[in-house]
Amino acid sequence: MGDSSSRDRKVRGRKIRSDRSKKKRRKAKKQAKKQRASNGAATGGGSGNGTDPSTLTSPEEIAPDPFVETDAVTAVRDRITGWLEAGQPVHLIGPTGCGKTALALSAAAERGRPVVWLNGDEAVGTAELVGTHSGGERYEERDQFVSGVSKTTEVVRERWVDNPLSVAVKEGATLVYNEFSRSDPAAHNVLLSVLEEGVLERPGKHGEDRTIDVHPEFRLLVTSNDVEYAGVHEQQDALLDRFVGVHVDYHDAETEREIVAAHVDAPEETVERVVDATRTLRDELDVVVGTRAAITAAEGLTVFAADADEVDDELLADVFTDVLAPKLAGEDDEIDDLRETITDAL
Ligand SMILES: Nc1ncnc2c1ncn2[C@@H]1O[C@H](COP(=O)(O)OP(=O)(O)OP(=O)(O)O)[C@@H](O)[C@H]1O
Repeated sequence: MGDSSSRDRKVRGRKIRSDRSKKKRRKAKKQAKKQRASNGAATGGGSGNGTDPSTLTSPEEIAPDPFVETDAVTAVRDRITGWLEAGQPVHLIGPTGCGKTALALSAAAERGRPVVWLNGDEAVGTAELVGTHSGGERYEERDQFVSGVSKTTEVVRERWVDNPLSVAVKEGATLVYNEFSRSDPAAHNVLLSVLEEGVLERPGKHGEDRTIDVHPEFRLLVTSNDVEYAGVHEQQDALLDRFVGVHVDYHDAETEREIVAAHVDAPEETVERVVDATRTLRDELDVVVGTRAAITAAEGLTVFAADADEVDDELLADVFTDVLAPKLAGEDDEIDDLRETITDAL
């Protein structure tokens, strides 16, 4: 393939069709919904000892849209909902971009219970899971014992904020804990008593407030990238022993084609070419080539190619090099090597 940087890449896109802008509006709406749900979870919402509605999301709101349900997808999703129904916490494990989050959100929505979302990372400790005191409310109490003598007492009332795990345990929600293996395992000690004794300990709370009985409808669904899961943090055996594991891989070609077509308004032949190229590169390259890469590549081709017969190997190589380049450190020869490998593979 020639050096495409010298090749002036004409933007040969078709007229932007109105339904694409409809898709874009829907996607923006969905992103905003998801952001609201995860913002609520991240801040732990909670006003006083109550439950901040922004932490809890309705099943309708959390359901992924679009969500393609081929037999293969429905079979995995029903395995997840089945284990949740049986009262078992589920650990969904699979490679980056294979569809874990979409499956987890679909299973959580299917349950019909409120949903709480939490993203795992290094910063997630016990407090981020359970809750914290967030500042105090100061007010003055004034007593007038005798005329002319008054006593003022300043009272500070600690304000407790319930975080995602407390909210989900209290409300009987489905807690979807995404990339949970990125969090420090010590943060997960509180999960042991939740799963075993049905009691949540809230360090920092005192007296009878210290523990909450777990609502019978509470369920826990966690996801991990299989590679990261092995590498980032070793989760305690005692915890993993309480989960059932559902291992997923990339969907079959027909499902991936339907998924790309559900996200991108592109000709059928273009979707086919993109998914075939994605699956070839997935086997050939060291970097991860997930379903998201196929969606992004298809979106690019709706701009760079007027129609399917303009999608040649050179353009495919250009597009996939751009889509996959962010996964490389970025030294020049790395990108050239990537482009060459892609060209040879296609
Ligand atoms: N069944 C499906 N229907 C529609 N879109 C899907 C489906 N499964 C996956 N997708 C889409 O494919 C892309 C990757 O899916 P998802 O984000 O769920 O993967 P993931 O395994 O959670 O990725 P990561 O490991 O990066 O978190 C997303 O754009 C998602 O919307």
